[in-house]
Amino acid sequence: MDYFGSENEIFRNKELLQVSHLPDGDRIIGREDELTNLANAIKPATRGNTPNNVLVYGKTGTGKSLCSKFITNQAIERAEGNDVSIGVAYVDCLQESTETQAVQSAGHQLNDHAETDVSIPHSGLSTAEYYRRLWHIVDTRYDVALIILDEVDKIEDDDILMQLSRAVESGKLTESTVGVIGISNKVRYKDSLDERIKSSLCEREYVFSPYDATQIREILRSRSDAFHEGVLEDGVIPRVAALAAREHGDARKAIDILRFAGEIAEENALETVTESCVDQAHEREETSRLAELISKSPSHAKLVLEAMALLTQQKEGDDAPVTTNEVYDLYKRLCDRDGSEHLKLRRIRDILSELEFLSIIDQERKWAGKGKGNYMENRLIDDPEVIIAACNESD
Ligand SMILES: Nc1ncnc2c1ncn2[C@@H]1O[C@H](COP(=O)(O)OP(=O)(O)OP(=O)(O)O)[C@@H](O)[C@H]1O
Repeated sequence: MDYFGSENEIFRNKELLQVSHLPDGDRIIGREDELTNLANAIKPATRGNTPNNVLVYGKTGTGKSLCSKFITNQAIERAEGNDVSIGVAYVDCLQESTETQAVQSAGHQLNDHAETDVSIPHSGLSTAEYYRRLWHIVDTRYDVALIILDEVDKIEDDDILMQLSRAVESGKLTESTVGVIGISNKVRYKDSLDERIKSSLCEREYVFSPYDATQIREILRSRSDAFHEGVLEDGVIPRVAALAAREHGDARKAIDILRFAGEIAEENALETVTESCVDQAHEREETSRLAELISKSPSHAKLVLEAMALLTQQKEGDDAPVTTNEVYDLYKRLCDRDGSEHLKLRRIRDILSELEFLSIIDQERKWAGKGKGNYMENRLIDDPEVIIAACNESD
């Protein structure tokens, strides 16, 4: 028995379908204007001058991270021709959400590329010391540092934005300069910022609009060499594009569905990827996306969701509404089942509105009639089975 199975008949280069894969410039579809704008904003850096700080907005999967990484890489190359050295650090603020973690990460990356004898340990230094080392590395090794702060709204302390955007002004950097590219999914993010940070961070702002189905199809086609020739059936790419364009044009979702469809064909030892693989892949993508969201939720939020899914299943139709009181009663029984203390009704209301914010449920306030006041109807957006599977997967 050969436990490795037969050679891969479906994928030729699956790497092309990983979200982390950075495609070449000619494989970036429909973002010429956005790339030109970003290039203009950071162009001064290629001559060793201070670039404009930029804030990039747009829904998930609209190419914000991709374009920011691509254009900063291109800036490095262009600067080399001018004998200017640019260092780029990419900080994912969802992972590095404290000021110290973010500064540590930026310092570590810039240090790595420059091979200095400064050490940037993962932990153990004060925030001020991490800053000191970061400024030292930038000042001694680079002409310009470009720092990309992805999901910048997740950063817990705005102070880093102030420090980075005013490093030259405040005299922290004397030889070199720095530019920041902040990326956010939240269009209202800027409103939450302190006025001083706003004026220095948001020198240029760009909004990335969602892709339409044609652009998603093109993005997928440009990666179809991830598969062996003739393996993708004709209807597969249009079907994936239609599914991804249905909510909003999310390229990440489209690429994930295409990868899952290939995996499903592989698992079933099929010779081709079919439209039915795509439908199964769509479900798998929803489960994995929800599982990721749910896994980041506290355990009581999971029980509330499980209660909602079970109640929805008991009612007719997959999108039947359930009242908050119904959810609360079943939630308490699930707590008893798990031997945990239940939270008060008020907290459950808060959890339900958080779930609405995350687009896992919809809520609608209803009028119960004179003397009875209002009540809330809650509806799952996804299939209850998918929710239950996601709750189990995230345990
Ligand atoms: N125009 C494009 N051409 C080719 N591939 C693209 C394009 N836009 C996005 N992609 C691919 O889609 C995936 C998601 O893109 P990206 O991470 O840049 O989106 P994002 O807007 O930063 O989303 P998020 O806010 O969720 O981080 C990546 O794999 C990326 O390579």
